[in-house]
Amino acid sequence: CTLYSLESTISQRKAELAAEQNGKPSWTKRLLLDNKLLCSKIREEADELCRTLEEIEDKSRTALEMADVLYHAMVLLANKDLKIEAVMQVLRQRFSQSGVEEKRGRISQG
Ligand SMILES: N=c1c2ncn([C@@H]3O[C@H](COP(=O)(O)OP(=O)(O)OP(=O)(O)O)[C@@H](O)[C@H]3O)c2ncn1[C@@H]1O[C@H](COP(=O)(O)O)[C@@H](O)[C@H]1O
Repeated sequence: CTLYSLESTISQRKAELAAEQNGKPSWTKRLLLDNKLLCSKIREEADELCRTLEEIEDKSRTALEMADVLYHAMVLLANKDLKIEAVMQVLRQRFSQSGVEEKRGRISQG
């Protein structure tokens, strides 16, 4: 699906960086080289996503901001050498459980 294609593009950019192939300018590469920039972008995009709700912006605006959040978060995953599949697996495991139960489980584990 789309997220897997995006993941593959991001990992290509990461491989280019490792191979020191200074190809064309790439936003992904900039983010991979600068954790501070990446984290500030993720926080900024999450805030913009929330604002589309708070300020009753257009649905299309919400979709756009969610895409920005997803993309930037996917770059963080690549940085941590994690596949989106691992995230999907966590979500799938939660299918059978309510969020309230899941939280209770975490709290009792301390
Ligand atoms: N999905 C994205 C994607 N979403 C957002 N961005 C970039 O993220 C940057 C920051 O976004 P902002 O919303 O903050 O935009 P801004 O230019 O600061 O403007 P404001 O909204 O702040 O006014 C912009 O340069 C966007 O182009 C993305 N850059 C890349 N991708 C994907 O990654 C692939 C590889 O991109 P490169 O690494 O650049 O080759 C692309 O083909 C896309 O599939």
